[in-house]
Amino acid sequence: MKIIECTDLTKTYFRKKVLNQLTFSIEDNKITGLIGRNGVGKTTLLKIIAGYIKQTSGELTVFSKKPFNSLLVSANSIFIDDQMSFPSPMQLHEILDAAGSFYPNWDRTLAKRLFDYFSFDPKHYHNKLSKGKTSTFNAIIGLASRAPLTIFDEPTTGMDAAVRKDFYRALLKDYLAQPRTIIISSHHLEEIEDLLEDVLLLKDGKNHLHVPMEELKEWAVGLKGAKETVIHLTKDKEVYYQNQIGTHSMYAVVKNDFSEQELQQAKANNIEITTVRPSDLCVYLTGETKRGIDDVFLNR
Ligand SMILES: Nc1ncnc2c1ncn2[C@@H]1O[C@H](COP(=O)(O)OP(=O)(O)OP(=O)(O)O)[C@@H](O)[C@H]1O
Repeated sequence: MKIIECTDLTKTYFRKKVLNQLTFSIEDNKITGLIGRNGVGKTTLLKIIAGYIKQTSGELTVFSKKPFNSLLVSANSIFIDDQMSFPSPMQLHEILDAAGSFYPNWDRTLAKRLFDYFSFDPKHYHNKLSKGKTSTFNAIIGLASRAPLTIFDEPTTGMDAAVRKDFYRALLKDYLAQPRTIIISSHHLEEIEDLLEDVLLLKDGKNHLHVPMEELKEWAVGLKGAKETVIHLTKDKEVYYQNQIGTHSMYAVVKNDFSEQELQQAKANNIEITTVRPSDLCVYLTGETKRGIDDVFLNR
């Protein structure tokens, strides 16, 4: 069943088009990673899905309803980011109690266990927490809410590596125990690639790619070897990235639509063929140029 259906969604801030006729749908009980460069519109999209803001044009439904001002959507979804604020007089244990009475699927035991595991003081105040602790506390709310649609916008901001790892492990374990629709936006795809089932990659306000993670892992290959040979082998291919190594060698990342014969020919010509990590591929796919930062230093 489709939980989110989005057709030709456009969001304009003043005269700037951030989302531009974006079309995609998300099925229930999947973990989708929302990936894209800084400022591409991830938070904007997630806020529209959560019903916090309205689109400029286009259609978006969540649980078959328009999310803006929808009680059904707000009761069945949660939006976690580092901007979450709570009334300042409330202590952490009071916030957990309040969340427990708001979210119908709230898992009190999970909330308490995570709270203790991450060594929170029940009498502490939310606005006095450090950056990493704030994200951790908000993530606990997101997990324990067990909302049918759980949205994490950059949930690990400020968390140290160990906490990030623990959080993603907790997320996976709880998702397996209680599958639900989860969307995570993150700049650290390498940390979540084993968690995600689908990846939605935004570029220029559009859906650049929306594929299962397994497909993304096979989407491209890297070719490394003599420059002329690499150029020859990739001349009719979709090239996502190329980088000259020294004077005579080159590394190129291209769409993986080579025939077995072409691959054999490449190997026979001493071309090294490698897999491309999804996190690197996403960087190449969303880059402005095929050489990346090297372009800045070209012909100086
Ligand atoms: N309330 C607003 N008013 C005007 N412009 C805004 C507003 N919110 C966001 N923008 C602009 O919209 C664009 C997209 O912002 P958004 O926060 O959605 O991107 P993002 O992909 O989440 O970025 P990041 O990865 O850096 O968090 C940016 O250029 C931003 O400056």
